Amino acid sequence: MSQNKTIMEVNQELVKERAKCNFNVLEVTHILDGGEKNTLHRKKIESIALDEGAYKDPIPEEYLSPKEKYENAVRKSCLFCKIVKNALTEFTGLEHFSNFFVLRRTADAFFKEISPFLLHLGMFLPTILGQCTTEQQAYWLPRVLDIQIIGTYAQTELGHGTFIRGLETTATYDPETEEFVLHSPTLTSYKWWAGGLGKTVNYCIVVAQLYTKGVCHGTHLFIVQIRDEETHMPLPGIKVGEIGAKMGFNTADNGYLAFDHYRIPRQNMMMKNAQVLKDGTYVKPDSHGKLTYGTMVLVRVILVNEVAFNLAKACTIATRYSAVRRQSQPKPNEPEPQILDYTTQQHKLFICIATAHALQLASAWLWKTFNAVMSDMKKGNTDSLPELHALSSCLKALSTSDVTSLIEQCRYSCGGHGYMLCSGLPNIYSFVTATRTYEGDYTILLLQTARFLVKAYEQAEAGTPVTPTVLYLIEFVSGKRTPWDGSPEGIIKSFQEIAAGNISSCVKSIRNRMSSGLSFEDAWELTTIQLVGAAEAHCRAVISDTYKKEIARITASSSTNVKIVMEQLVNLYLHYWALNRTGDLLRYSSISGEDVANLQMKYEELLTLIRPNAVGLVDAFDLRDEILHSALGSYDGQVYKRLFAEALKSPLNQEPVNETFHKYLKPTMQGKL
Ligand SMILES: CCCCCCCCCC/C=C\CCCCCCCCCC(=O)SCCNC(=O)CCNC(=O)[C@H](O)C(C)(C)COP(=O)(O)OP(=O)(O)OC[C@H]1O[C@@H](n2cnc3c(N)ncnc32)[C@H](O)[C@@H]1OP(=O)(O)O
Ligand SMILES: Cc1cc2nc3c(=O)[nH]c(=O)nc-3n(C[C@H](O)[C@H](O)[C@H](O)COP(=O)(O)OP(=O)(O)OC[C@H]3O[C@@H](n4cnc5c(N)ncnc54)[C@H](O)[C@@H]3O)c2cc1C
Repeated sequence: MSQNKTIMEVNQELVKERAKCNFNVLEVTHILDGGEKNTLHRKKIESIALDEGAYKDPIPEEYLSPKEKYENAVRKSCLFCKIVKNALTEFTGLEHFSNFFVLRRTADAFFKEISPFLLHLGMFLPTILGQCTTEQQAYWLPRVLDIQIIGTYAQTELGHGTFIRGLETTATYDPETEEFVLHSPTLTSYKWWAGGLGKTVNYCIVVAQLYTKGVCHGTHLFIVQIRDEETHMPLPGIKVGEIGAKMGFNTADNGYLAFDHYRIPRQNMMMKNAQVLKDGTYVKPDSHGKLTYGTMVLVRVILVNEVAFNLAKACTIATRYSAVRRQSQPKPNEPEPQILDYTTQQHKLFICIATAHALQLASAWLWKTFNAVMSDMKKGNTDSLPELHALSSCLKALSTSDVTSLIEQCRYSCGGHGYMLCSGLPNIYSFVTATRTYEGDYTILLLQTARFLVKAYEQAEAGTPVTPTVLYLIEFVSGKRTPWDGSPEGIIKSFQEIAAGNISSCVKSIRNRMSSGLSFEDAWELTTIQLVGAAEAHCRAVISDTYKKEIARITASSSTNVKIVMEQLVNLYLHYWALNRTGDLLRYSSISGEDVANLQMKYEELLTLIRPNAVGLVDAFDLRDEILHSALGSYDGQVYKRLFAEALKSPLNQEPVNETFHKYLKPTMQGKL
């Protein structure tokens, strides 16, 4: 197991917990990494990046000014890039993107908040891969991979983020010079939010309304140089800066950008799909019209993995702490129990472990689906894109929303110490809560999935084939129902019935509203609360089904105890969400009040069964202390020593008396102020 560089004796509470664990921890680590080979690869990269201690800060980041924090993050980004460059140059196509998950994880040792380079690797590079022609890639990719230029993705504007068709930045083609003229006609058209734009990047991808021969062809993507490569000064016609202090992401220099009739060569339009010829003729993409939204789909897929990883961090911290922390005296004359022994604490934490597994596996499955759809699209077949869009939208929305709540739950479970920055939890939370908004807000994405579900329902009603993730609708419209039996398979079936029932209610509401005279748009709008609920229910059914199937598949050859504990977690996930949705179950399945009581009993039994393996389960995430940044969650469990060591680092503790005593306190106390 990975150890901290600051080696302390392991707390006896954790020694006992690890002795209690009845399964092979390394075997579960291999499962989570997707195989032993991947574990070794990950550990190798972590070793290269971390063993020399280059991630360390001379002064703890939290005590730096905003400017110093940013400068330190840039310094470390360059250092990190240098260290992992070999790993980066192996990366030549999307099929090697898994390397990036490892890099992303390792980068957390360097950045308690976020690297200003995140968008370079997270969006600039993928967009070049996904939206450029082969010739354009040959020009741009080497410069991007070698970090000879640094880029970001500037889509959102001050006035519009969600509604991409409403973006105002224009790119007007001038056939005389074979250039596009970029312009920001209003304040609301200023690009806003792009990570790294404020001070770091010299290039960016700009999303703008394309005009040629006097006709607007909608939003397209352009690669734009915004700063001089030598001096880093903004180029003439460019207004660029940082947007100011935020709830988190404060080392990411999110920026604004405006153009004053700024010219770029024709070749800088990303032309894999649509093209503008030299004479200004617009050549439409011959496939799906939303291909320019491709990077967003990719990043939504990636984000499911991203939040699963962050939840693994949070519950590792909270579970180890809960094994060390003792509180209260429920039985007289007995020692205070570990807080992990309280059933309510197990209720807060074990769902986090199960959810981290569920989302990790759902993300691996979604990644495979994404690659399959991309390979179909290379052959010109875009039939499966709507399902991928619906799936990536709801999985991104639900995973980021669930994980945001669960990370906050981890913080609550650590009491007062969880509120300390040195617990690591506030930084994890402020990072993850943003994922619910960016790359498509929660509500917006669930409504996108709902569009797909309503159409699928109508197809099922009409007897036309539906895509794999909504096959359950066929049984529902034929009136077939499965009696409640409380088995894991039965619970998943009932989640599908809840989803189908909700979709059916939405369709009825829309039809009723339309038959009373409303337009489709108005009927849809009035039904959106139900539509969001339906998309959420569909997504819960998809995650549950995938989680159960993937665990069964992956653990088919595992040792018995690994199989048992993995199944317990799957069952815990299913029971947790069934109990959370008893209203829906009573409405749409044949469950009885007595069945609900049995579900509750079974859930509580599962908590008791998982309890002895709790620390082993979080150890299996194999998160190095450097990545956790937590006084509460380090492998050695020396919580109190580490909390005290962190307190001593406070600048206020560097002098016995602060000057405010003489300036203000003393005069006030002596009535002289
Ligand atoms: C030192 C280095 C250290 C660094 C670490 C190293 C490793 C890094 C590795 C990477 C790791 C992590 C990366 C992740 C972090 C990235 C950080 C990102 C930061 C944030 C970036 C952003 O936020 S960018 C901006 C994102 N913006 C949005 O998402 C906007 C949301 N809005 C929309 O998506 C759309 O506008 C809309 C869907 C809401 C509506 O669009 P529109 O109005 O145009 O469409 P319609 O509603 O009319 O629909 C028409 C039909 O089209 C379908 N549709 C819509 N979208 C899509 C799509 N994307 N694909 C396919 N189809 C689509 C829609 O459903 C309609 O269909 P029909 O119903 O059939 O008509
Ligand atoms: C930390 C962070 C980093 C970011 N990085 C980038 C970046 O690098 N590049 C970039 O281009 N952008 C970036 N963004 C912007 C981000 O993509 C947008 O903020 C996001 O897409 C939401 O859009 P919005 O801010 O316009 O919200 P709005 O669309 O204004 O949403 C506000 C509220 O209105 C609701 N709403 C809006 N439309 C509808 C509707 N049709 N039906 C029902 N409800 C609706 C939403 O659900 C939400 O509750 C970043 C944002 C953050 C927070």
